[in-house]
Amino acid sequence: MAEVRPSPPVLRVALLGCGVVGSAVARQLVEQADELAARAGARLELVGIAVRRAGRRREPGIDPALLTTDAEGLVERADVVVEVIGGIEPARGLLLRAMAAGASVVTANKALLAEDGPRLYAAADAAGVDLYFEAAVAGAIPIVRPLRDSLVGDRVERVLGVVNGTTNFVLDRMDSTGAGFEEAVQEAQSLGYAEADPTADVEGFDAAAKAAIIASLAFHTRVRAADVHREGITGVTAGDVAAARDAGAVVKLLAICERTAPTGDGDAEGGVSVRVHPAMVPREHPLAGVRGAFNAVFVEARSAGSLMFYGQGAGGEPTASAVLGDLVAVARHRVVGGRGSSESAYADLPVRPMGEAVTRYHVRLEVHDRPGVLAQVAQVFADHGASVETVRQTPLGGEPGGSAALVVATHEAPDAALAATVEALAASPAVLGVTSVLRVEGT
Ligand SMILES: NC(=O)c1ccc[n+]([C@@H]2O[C@H](COP(=O)([O-])OP(=O)(O)OC[C@H]3O[C@@H](n4cnc5c(N)ncnc54)[C@H](O)[C@@H]3O)[C@@H](O)[C@H]2O)c1
Ligand SMILES: N[C@@H](CCO)C(=O)O
Ligand code: NA
Repeated sequence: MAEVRPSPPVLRVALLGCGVVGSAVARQLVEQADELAARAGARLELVGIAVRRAGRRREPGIDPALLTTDAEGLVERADVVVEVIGGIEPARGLLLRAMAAGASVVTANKALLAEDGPRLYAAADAAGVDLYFEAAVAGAIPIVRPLRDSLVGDRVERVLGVVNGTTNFVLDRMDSTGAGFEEAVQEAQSLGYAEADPTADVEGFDAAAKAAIIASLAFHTRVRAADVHREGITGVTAGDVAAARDAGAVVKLLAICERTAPTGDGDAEGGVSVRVHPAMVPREHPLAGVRGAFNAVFVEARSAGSLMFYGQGAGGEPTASAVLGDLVAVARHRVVGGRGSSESAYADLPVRPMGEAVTRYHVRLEVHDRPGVLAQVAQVFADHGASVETVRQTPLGGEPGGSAALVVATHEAPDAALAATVEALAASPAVLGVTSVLRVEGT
C-alpha cells in the first residue's frame, strides 16, 4: 500500500504594500509555492495584500481578489505579516498590532528599524514571535543574518559598507566619465536608480539607517539613525574625484561602524563610532571594485578576519529574495516551534562623537609658490597635532610669483583635529584656496 503522507500545515501570510518589493514578493510566493512549502515545512498561503488603492491596475501575477485596503483587519488574520510599505506610520502600528495578535513579522523597513527597533523587538519578545529584516540592509545581500547569527561567536571590530546603490552609481559615473555631481544624478534618475527626489540617498539618510542597524547588530548595542554622523555626497566635486584618482583611490559613500579605544574615564570597554560620509578608498581595497549600483559590506572580525559580502542592494526581485528567505525561516520556526534571535543590546557601548573618530585626511590646496610657504603650511598641521604623512607639490604657473598645488596626506588623528586644521589652512595667508578635502578609509 502506498504511504500516505500528511499534508503540510498551512501558514497564512499577509503582505502589506504592493509596490516595487511587494509585487515581486507576491508574484514569487505564487510562482514558487511548492518549493517554498517544501523548504518551510508549511504551505505559505497569501491571504491578502494591503494596498492604498484597491482599484489600481497591478502587474500580472497579482490576484486582484487578494487586494484590500483594510490592512488592520488583514494583520489580525495572519500567521506571518510581511511589511513592505516603508516609512514609520502606518507600518509601525500595523507591525505592533500583528505581533500582539501572535503573528511573526518580516520587514524590509530600514527607516522604522533605525528609528524604533527596540520597540519592535520588545513586542516580538512579548508575543513570542519572530522579527526578521534581512532586506532592510543591502537588499539581497545576506548581512543581517550573518551579523545576527553566523558571527555571533566572534568579535566584530569594524564594518565598512557601500550600502546605497544610488550614490555608488553616481560616484562611479563621476569617476569613470569625469562627470560632475548634478550630471551624474540626472543620469541615475534617467536609468531609474535615483528617485525624482533623491534626498534620502544623496544626503546619506538611507545609508545612515542601514549603518545604525549594522552597528546595533555588530556591537550588541542600541544605535539609532539619529546617533549616526551623516554627510551625503552633494558636496563631492569632480575635483575631489580627480584628486582621489591621482592618489590611486576612488571616492565612495561609506557606512563606517567601528569600535573605538577606551577613553580611560570609566570606559574600559571603549565605545563605537558610527558614521556615513564620502571617503577615499584605495583602488586595491575590495570595496573600491564595487561598481555601479551594487552594494558590498566589508566586515573585520577578530577570529574570522576580513569578510566581504557583495551583491544587489536594491530592486524588486533581489530584495524579494531576502524577504522570502526570512519568510521561510520564520515559517520553519512556527512549524517546529522556537524562535530566531531576538534583540542583543547587552554591551550597551557609548556612541562616540564624530570629533573623536580616528581618521586620515587627504587635502589639496593651492598656495603661493614662494619661499617659506611650505613651512607655513606644515606649521598649521603641527599647531593642531596633525601629523603629515606625505606632501606632493605641483607648480601651477601664473603670475606674479606663480602658484602651486599641494597635496597633503595626514597620519591618523581625531577628526576634530583634522577638521580644525583644514579650517585654519583656509584662513592662512599662505593658502590661496583649499580645493579638496576627503577622509581616507580602508588603508
Ligand atoms: N526598492 C528597493 O530596492 C528596496 C530595497 C531594500 C529595501 N526596501 C524597503 O522596502 C520597503 C518598500 O519599498 P518599495 O521600493 O517597494 O516602495 P514602493 O513605494 O514601491 O512601495 C510601497 C507601497 O506601499 C504602499 N502603501 C503606502 N501606504 C500604504 C498603506 N497604508 N497600506 C497599504 N499600502 C500602502 C504604496 O502605495 C506603495 O505601493 C521600504 O521599507 C524600503 O525601504 C526597498
Ligand atoms: N535607495 C536605496 C535602495 C533601497 O535601500 C539605494 O539606492 O540603495
Ligand atoms: Na540584506
